Amino acid sequence: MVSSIVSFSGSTSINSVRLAFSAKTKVVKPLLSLLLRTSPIASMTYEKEFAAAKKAASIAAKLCQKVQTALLQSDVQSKSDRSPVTVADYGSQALVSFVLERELHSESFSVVAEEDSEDLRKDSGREMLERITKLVNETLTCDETYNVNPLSAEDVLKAIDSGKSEGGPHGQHWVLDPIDGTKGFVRGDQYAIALALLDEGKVVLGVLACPNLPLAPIVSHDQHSSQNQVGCLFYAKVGCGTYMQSLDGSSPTKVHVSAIDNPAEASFFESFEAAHSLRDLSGSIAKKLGVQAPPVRIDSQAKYGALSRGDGAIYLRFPHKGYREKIWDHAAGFVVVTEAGGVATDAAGNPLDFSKGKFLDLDTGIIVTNQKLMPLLLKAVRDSLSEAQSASSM
Ligand SMILES: Nc1ncnc2c1ncn2[C@@H]1O[C@H](COP(=O)(O)O)[C@@H](O)[C@H]1OP(=O)(O)O
Ligand SMILES: [Mg+2]
Ligand SMILES: [Mg+2]
Ligand SMILES: [Mg+2]
Repeated sequence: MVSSIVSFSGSTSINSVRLAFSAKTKVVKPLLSLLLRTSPIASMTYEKEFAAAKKAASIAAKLCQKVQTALLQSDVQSKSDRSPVTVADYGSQALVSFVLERELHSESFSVVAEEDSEDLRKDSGREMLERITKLVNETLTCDETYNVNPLSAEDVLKAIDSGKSEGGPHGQHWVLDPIDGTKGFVRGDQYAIALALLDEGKVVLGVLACPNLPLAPIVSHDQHSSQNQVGCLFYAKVGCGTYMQSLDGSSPTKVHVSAIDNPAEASFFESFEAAHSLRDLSGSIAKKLGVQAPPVRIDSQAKYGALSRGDGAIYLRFPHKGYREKIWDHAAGFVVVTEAGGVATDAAGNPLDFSKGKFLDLDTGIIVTNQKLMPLLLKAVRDSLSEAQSASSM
């Protein structure tokens, strides 16, 4: 009995399991509550969802690569035009939703995503919508996976708006950042397509497509290394570890975070953009830990990917006061790094909670490292924060 429940639940949500049982007798109810209490998520396989997520992120990455290549080849004047990145953001979101819907044969599924179609529905958005629709159709045609009639502008708007969900603690929700690190995208640097699945408030799988990340480890601040092949796909599912493969489809390698336990040998990642993180604070934490190497500054959740394969040992993220972190900026990276043996918490050491809707409620910032370094890191963070607080109150 129990095993048939478990296998049935493999591709469905806990809510569906609850529903399936709601009409059953009193004898079944205690069994159901026992089943739900004993780690329901552990019994899920999410195979279809995992395959769909990898496919969706890989196809969206093709669209983004195409736009970025054209952007970098364009003249100086058109480089100051923000519209290419906007086109790629919307196009990537539309493609991910389209692929998930096709692969999961689901008319209605919940996506919490960064973009929405409001501006595109205005008269002023018409030209951009045409560009996006063309780009989405070209990408689908080149990919040859789907033999479909070209999508209309209305289909594209509908696909973008699949991402209007608010998330929360119940049921399944996809979490999508169609281009994470737009500043890096525009500069020709790092960015990621980040897709994760929440089930009952927990991140159960995540995929990070990082089209510009070298397959070989990033050393120090060399995020380009021209000899290296670039384009990584990281993916992780709860209880199954983290894998990386080339976006071109090489065979996957299981990855692990760095095993370093001496902080003096560690290097740390932070945002490339100074406006995204308090560098003085990270500098003070690194100093307390005795970290010798300079920070490795790269954009986007590519930092989580790089950390998951041991390129560096610590990621520090302390946004400026008032900035609220969104779940799509961390959900995929979180599962990629934790399944690779890492730990990600807020600055007080609390686990990240993805069940509160589209924002992450945090104490101050996000810190990520391996299990051995975390206690030392937490102490350095605590000390640096209280020093910063007393300095500001003087
Ligand atoms: N003022 C800000 N502070 C921190 N993060 C920001 C800020 N503005 C945008 N972001 C988001 O932070 C992430 C980039 O972080 P990083 O600094 O690690 O590259 C992106 O998700 C970016 O959004 P977007 O997805 O629109 O690029
Ligand atoms: Mg983002
Ligand atoms: Mg984004
Ligand atoms: Mg944005």
